[in-house]
Amino acid sequence: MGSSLFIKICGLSTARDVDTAVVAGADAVGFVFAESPRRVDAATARRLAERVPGNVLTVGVFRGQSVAEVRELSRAAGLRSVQLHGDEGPEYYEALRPEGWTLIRATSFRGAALRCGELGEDHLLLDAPAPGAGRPWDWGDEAFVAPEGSWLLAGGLTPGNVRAAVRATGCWGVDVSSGVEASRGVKDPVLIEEFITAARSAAVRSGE
Ligand SMILES: O=C(O)c1ccccc1NCC(=O)[C@H](O)[C@H](O)COP(=O)(O)O
Repeated sequence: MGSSLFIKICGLSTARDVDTAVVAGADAVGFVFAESPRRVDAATARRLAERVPGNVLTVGVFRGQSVAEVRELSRAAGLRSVQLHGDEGPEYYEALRPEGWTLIRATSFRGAALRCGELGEDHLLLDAPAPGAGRPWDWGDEAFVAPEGSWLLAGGLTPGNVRAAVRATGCWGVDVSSGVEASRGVKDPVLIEEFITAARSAAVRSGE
């Protein structure tokens, strides 16, 4: 992972788009198991995850699903990470910890400072209140307090705004879905490449 920006491309459902993201330099690819037009089944996610080299994280995305369901689907798909969009408490993270997966807690900024790891997660993802809708939120507002630790910015990012967003927030990583789509649920390989190039060009995080 090194010291460069961590880039995750989410909501993938075809081999073409997985390959595009990997070749373009994504650090993580996401498969949605939550209710969504991007939802894939475990067999599809496994087939796609098998194309991904070991240095790229394969992430299952869930919302409001039980620990048992998260476990079953992620094991069946052979994933290495789970991203949880519900209001799960620390016991949820504790229950998943023995699986050895990288745990990502997805939430939205509600005015109070957040700290990565406070519920037992490895990374924190700050998203819009409606995940996967392509809507940006007020990360540039002076009321926003960036979390401590390894946190990813998500919500309405595009090839056109990601560079400014990274520089404004000093985030550790970025996550995108709608901003690299030609239409809802259908990825555009050119936009995936453009997004990764633009995000990499931001490249300046505090401390570097
Ligand atoms: O993609 C969905 O439809 C979805 C549904 C339920 C929970 C999470 C979902 N997606 C998560 C993501 O794709 C990203 O974490 C993030 O929300 C980026 O979305 P976007 O604003 O579309 O770039």
